[in-house]
Amino acid sequence: MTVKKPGGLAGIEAGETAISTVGKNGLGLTYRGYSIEDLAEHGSFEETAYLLIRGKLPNVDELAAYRRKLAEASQLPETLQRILELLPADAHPMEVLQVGCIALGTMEPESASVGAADIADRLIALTGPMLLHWHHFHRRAAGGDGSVEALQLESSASEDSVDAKAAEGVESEVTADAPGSNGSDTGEVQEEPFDLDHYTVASHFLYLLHGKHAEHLAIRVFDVSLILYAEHEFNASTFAARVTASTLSNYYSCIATGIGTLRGNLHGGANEAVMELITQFDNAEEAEAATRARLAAKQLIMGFGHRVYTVSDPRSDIIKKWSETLSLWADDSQLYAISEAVEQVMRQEKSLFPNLDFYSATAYHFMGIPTRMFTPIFVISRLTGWTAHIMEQRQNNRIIRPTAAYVGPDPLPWPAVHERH
Ligand SMILES: CC(=O)SCCNC(=O)CCNC(=O)[C@H](O)C(C)(C)COP(=O)(O)OP(=O)(O)OC[C@H]1O[C@@H](n2cnc3c(N)ncnc32)[C@H](O)[C@@H]1OP(=O)(O)O
Ligand SMILES: O=C([O-])CC(=O)C(=O)O
Repeated sequence: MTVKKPGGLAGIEAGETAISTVGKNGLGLTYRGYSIEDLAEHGSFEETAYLLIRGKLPNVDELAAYRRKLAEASQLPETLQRILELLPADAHPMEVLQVGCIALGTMEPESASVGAADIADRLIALTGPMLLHWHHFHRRAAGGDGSVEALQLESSASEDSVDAKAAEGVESEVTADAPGSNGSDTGEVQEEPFDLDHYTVASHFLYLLHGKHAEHLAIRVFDVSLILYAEHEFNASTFAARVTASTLSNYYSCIATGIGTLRGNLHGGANEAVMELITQFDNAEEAEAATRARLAAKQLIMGFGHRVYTVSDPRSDIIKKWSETLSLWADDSQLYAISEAVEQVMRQEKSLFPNLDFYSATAYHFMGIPTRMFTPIFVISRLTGWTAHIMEQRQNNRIIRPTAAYVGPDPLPWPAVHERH
């Protein structure tokens, strides 16, 4: 059994929430009372977003109206396109999203008539288009050679084994000149216009990435991943967003805080770190030996362990099954086996289980998604949880300001500047 180190607010109840339960006895993971298993099996990301932000599941008419609203909100304003184009090709995609978020806030500020829920919808619909506009703009600017390495946008390993089915034709589409209809806001060419009547956040993202309609399986798994990533109580990025909200700052600043906190490898950044790790191995045997060696050297293996869950992460079981299905679909016989080998060693050696980030990495990879988009996709989803928490914090606000135990020097005499060493 592992003994927890002190610090990090571990085990501290830092407030109340009615939004979700994480790892509570007999409750597992629930969003407003609904189990994650039911949400992932029967629900959609739009239903989940509505539930988290509006507090109830939408009925048929509400869901249709909500999808229409998101579809209409998915057109990137011209000014925002220009701003994104000014950002360097090798910028960190999470910083691109922070800039995009704050820039939108200057153009469409929060006001008495446009509140957090409406802005959340706008950001949910626009985050994918922002990321992909910047991505495609620089790929075209690179001269049409699809030089991903030069742009440092994808890990070379990810590029090598991108699913042939999903990625087929992507290079030529994204490097062509003329913009396509309705995908024009991302600057790439589409084979066929996107049908806004059938808009979902998942189908739109994959369409803008690949320049064509994705297969149903990819859309379904992407949608499930958005459901799984949507909300998780007082995780670091949500707590950070609540701290910002507690100072009475505006909604966009709370979200920018959340994005910056999610980026780190101990939190949302882990899904990219997982991909970088497992693509170093050629087969399961190599993965097993390397994992043992890393553990012996006291290194962390990303995608394992959790602050709250002690036995398993219920989201991991769900995404693992989908990752396996996608590995067969993508005809990739190596990466899933490599992942399972790492998992087996972690269970044997450390009694640690995979968290959501571990098998999400391969699921996204098998869909042909570049590694450096994994954590930005987490943002699209977590916007819903962040928003629910920002609204909850505002409803019953008191500034979040704990105290610290002082461990610094005792009072010192003031030294004149010429006396200092
Ligand atoms: C969607 C999400 O954000 S899920 C989290 C994604 N993050 C990761 O996957 C990063 C890897 N995991 C970790 O670093 C941690 O497990 C965290 C950050 C998730 C949780 O951190 P904590 O609750 O502080 O765990 P803590 O550090 O106390 O772990 C207990 C012991 O298990 C070890 N351990 C925990 N996770 C791992 C890991 N992934 N690899 C190796 N050892 C680990 C720790 O080193 C520690 O051992 P020690 O007592 O010998 O020092
Ligand atoms: O709860 C946490 O600490 C991290 C996590 O799994 C999440 O934010 O989804």
